[in-house]
Amino acid sequence: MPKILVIEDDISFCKLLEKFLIKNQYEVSVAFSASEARSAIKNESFDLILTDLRLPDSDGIVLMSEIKNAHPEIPVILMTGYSDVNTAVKAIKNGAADYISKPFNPDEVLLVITNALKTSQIEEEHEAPVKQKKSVKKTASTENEFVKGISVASKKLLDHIQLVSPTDMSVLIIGESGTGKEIIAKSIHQQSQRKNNNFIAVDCGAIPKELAASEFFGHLKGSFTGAISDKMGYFEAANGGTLFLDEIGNLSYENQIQLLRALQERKIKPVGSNKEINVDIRIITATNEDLREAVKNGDFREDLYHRINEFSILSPSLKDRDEDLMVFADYFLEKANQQLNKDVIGFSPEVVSIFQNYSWPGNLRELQNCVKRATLLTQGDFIESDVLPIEFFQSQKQAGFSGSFSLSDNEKEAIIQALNRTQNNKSEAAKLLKITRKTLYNKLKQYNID
Ligand SMILES: Nc1ncnc2c1ncn2[C@@H]1O[C@H](COP(=O)(O)OP(=O)(O)OP(=O)(O)O)[C@@H](O)[C@H]1O
Repeated sequence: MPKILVIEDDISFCKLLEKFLIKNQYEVSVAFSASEARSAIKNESFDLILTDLRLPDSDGIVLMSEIKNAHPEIPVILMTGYSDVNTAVKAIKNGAADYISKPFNPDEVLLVITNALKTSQIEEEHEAPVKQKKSVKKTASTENEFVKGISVASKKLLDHIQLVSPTDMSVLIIGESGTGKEIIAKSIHQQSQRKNNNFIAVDCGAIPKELAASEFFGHLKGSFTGAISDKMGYFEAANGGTLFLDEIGNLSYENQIQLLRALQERKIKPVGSNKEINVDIRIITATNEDLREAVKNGDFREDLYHRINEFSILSPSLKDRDEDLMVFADYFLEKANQQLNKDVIGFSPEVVSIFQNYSWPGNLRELQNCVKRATLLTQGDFIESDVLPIEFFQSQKQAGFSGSFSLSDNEKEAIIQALNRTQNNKSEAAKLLKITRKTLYNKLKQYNID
């Protein structure tokens, strides 16, 4: 019977989850804080850990990094609130097996757990003959693989990554959301001399201004209300390795000053402590806004800008790397097949052409999500157009903007497409359009559609 550790400070929710998992044939231990979890992990062995993202005495991501360093073989699943999803996505890149956002339904929990256990079992089987090499990164899955691409923009990107990786220069990665800035940062880390130490990714946009100092530099127990035990900050967690600060432009002015000081002095002082700690980290930052403009407007400190921008790398938008589109689509299909246990072979010519004519405002992230969803829905060997979301069938002018259903020109066309794709099944068409059946009937009347 697989054994699960549930780390969750909401006691009643924790108990409910415990009961549910036991009923579904799992052995369960619970911990209400990070310190309880640490001692449980020391004393017992677990097949899987399910942890809340926000714990009273630690951040779930820092705790997860600790667990992954000591026990890389145990899959860790993060439980997040809806608004934490961005952070959770980042956590996956730091080694979490998966995340699940609350409130979740029971089937979803079971599915995520079964998948994570299955993946770790497959990895173990692959690694079995070379057990002594356990700390070596897994190669059996496509997880975290950096796909190189074949376009001119990709070649330039690769050249820059290769040039800057072995140095200790601070790198600023600039590009639209979803273009792969984080994976570029990770690739730089993996090709650097720091690769055997931690890569810690932090979403600066997700940290409240008042908590930033404690998140970055840690705190001592009792240093402020709510600091119920000592906490290690991101700088210390990344010591010897790389600290990746995403959405750096979102830091408040005060936090920018604190960050600048730490970067200049390479020393940090946890909140409430008098002792300085030396830190040896490489800084990589990312932004999807024009920081030079922010400097001009007085929103971003010029001295900090120069410090983080010893070298800048442009992460190209998907629309500027046409030749890469299907390279990535194939890679995401392979990844989706692995994650979903499917065996879809490829894309129909119609889908390839639809993909090539779409503007991909959400870049590689949107492509990945679209392929994963389509893979799940596909029953045959190839992904066909009927499993693509409605955005792809709206006029190109609309597609890539909001995909807004409320624009009436677009609306009529979208309804007709939806009806065609569902062989006139009104319930299915309404589902596809994400409106109620009643609204659909009203709209059919409004546009005189039979
Ligand atoms: N070169 C690549 N190889 C493989 N996967 C990639 C590559 N580039 C991007 N991806 C995938 O695309 C998705 C988006 O990438 P990522 O999160 O790095 O983008 P981002 O620019 O950091 O986004 P944001 O600005 O919103 O944080 C991720 O799932 C990532 O794994």
